[in-house]
Amino acid sequence: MTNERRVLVHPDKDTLAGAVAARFITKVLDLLDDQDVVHVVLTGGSMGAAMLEAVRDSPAHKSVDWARVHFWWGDERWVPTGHEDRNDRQSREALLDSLGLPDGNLHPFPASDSGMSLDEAAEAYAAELGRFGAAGYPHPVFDIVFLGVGPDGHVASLFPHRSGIQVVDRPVIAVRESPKPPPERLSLTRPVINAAQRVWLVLAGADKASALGLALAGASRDEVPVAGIKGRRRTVFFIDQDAAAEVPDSLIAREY
Ligand SMILES: O=C1O[C@H](COP(=O)(O)O)[C@@H](O)[C@H](O)[C@H]1O
Repeated sequence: MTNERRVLVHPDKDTLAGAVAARFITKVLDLLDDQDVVHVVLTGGSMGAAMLEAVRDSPAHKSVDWARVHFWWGDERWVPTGHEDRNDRQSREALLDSLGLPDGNLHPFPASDSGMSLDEAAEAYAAELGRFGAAGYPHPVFDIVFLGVGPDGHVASLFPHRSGIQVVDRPVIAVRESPKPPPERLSLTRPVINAAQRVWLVLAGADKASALGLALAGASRDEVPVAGIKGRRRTVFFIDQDAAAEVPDSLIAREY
């Protein structure tokens, strides 16, 4: 098995969401054959919700024992509980609310109405990650980390030419003056993401083509943060045709 990056191209956003959802359901079923619990990191952004809706709409999802799956988030916007900008709200509406999960299986970042400061919230999430530390890490070794990719190449809330993508001494950072609103956010750091068994990046649209092309051509993680992301076993870019415009043909595996 190689942990080289793979790029799988689908014709459009809907096909992409359906294909990733099917692969996710199959992978979770396989993992649950071999282990008690599966830890998954969800993403915000356009494809994060589309993929989860496709899971919800797939009859195959009923075969999964979701009570053995824990959900975390890669980043969160510092707004109140239930705010429409929160990534966890989007994930709950798209899928999680329909699964009837035990509360303990959901690990949302604290919200701005929690009574904590942004820095305290980062520490609280680090402590929550620590409760599930495994294999000597102060955080779970995630089975699957989903990431969206912004048009500027940001992943989670790790933005170009900001210090966040370089942080390796903490699992969680507080982000201020984010170039994308809202300005205050919380984010997992690169070492937590890259310790995952699998990182699945899901992105669609022509506005993502340039950042993706740069990342795969060897740009620095400072310039294009997604360039610094690599899972331990697998790193797969699930993309649509529009996002593939600047990916070298030699890297592409077409799934249609
Ligand atoms: O703000 C965020 O943006 C990225 C990418 O979002 P997209 O809508 O351009 O796909 C997302 O991955 C991240 O979780 C989110 O907080």
